Amino acid sequence: MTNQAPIPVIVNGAAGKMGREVIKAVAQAPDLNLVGAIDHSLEHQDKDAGELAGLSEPLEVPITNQLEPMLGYVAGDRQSPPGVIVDFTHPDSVYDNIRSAIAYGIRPVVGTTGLSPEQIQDLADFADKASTGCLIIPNFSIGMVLLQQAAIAASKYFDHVEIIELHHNQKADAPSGTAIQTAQLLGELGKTFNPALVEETEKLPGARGSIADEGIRIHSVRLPGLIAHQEVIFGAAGQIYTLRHDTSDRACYMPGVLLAIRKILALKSLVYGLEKIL
Ligand SMILES: NC(=O)C1=CN([C@@H]2O[C@H](COP(=O)(O)OP(=O)(O)OC[C@H]3O[C@@H](n4cnc5c(N)ncnc54)[C@H](OP(=O)(O)O)[C@@H]3O)[C@@H](O)[C@H]2O)C=CC1
Ligand SMILES: O=C(O)C1=N[C@H](C(=O)O)C[C@H](O)C1
Repeated sequence: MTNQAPIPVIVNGAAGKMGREVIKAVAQAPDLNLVGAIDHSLEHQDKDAGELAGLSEPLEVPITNQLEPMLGYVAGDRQSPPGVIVDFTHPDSVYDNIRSAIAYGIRPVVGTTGLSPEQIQDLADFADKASTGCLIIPNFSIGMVLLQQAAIAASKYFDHVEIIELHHNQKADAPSGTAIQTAQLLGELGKTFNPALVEETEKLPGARGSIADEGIRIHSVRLPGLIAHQEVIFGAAGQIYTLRHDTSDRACYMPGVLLAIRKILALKSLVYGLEKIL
């Protein structure tokens, strides 16, 4: 551990399922300092972030819905390292949140999914121009990175693959950001999957899922009782090879989130995917 001042961290989406988990993780990290907690919901204004997250002691950080004043306040502190904002909000707000943060020189660590490829490209250009690090991480769990690496290895030998992602039924976006990224990683290998053997007819629209990169199909399940799960199923004559990842607690994302907060200060551009900073 060095004597450097702790990294100032703002959490956006502070009252959400992931936001509360991040507040607890940041509060327990000696090299990080929770300086702001933002949530758009009026219900939580001025509550203590620590108490809302379930900590026994208050953190003396009140929840606010004022993003820009908070960014300005943290950007103005010249005594500390540059600030980082962790975003677990909603697909509708995340693009604007990231643009605002970069404009203030605050580094965004983004877990929120649902950004379009065009939005990500635009943000990459913006971060480049500002020479500011920005991390967009569709999945912060190490298990998912390992699953994706195993899928990349398997796809050398299998030409047929489909993805099933299963999530809790409060999820706003489908398919999941992780499933889209998994299909992208396989799609980058330079082969087309799932050559059609017959002409298929969907008797109910959507029955065969959505087609992502290079013919890879993604199926989305939403049910209460689920958290976040993904299967990548490879098929070949006489065999099925299934990779599956299950989360049982959102704590599984926290080592990845903390790593991203620590690594982002050295970045000068947008980086997409946890595997790039491990
Ligand atoms: N990258 C990763 O590893 C992971 C990513 N995620 C992603 O993170 C995001 C959040 O997930 P989760 O915490 O489960 O969701 P929650 O709905 O529990 O939390 C989202 C928070 O953001 C707030 N919010 C909703 N809409 C807006 C808006 N338009 N502007 C600002 N804030 C808003 C919500 O407030 P209110 O409820 O009052 O509307 C809530 O406090 C999702 O996109 C999800 O896919 C989730 C888990 C892991
Ligand atoms: O909404 C969630 O819960 C999750 N969202 C991310 C996604 O869309 O991939 C990551 C993980 O699957 C949990």
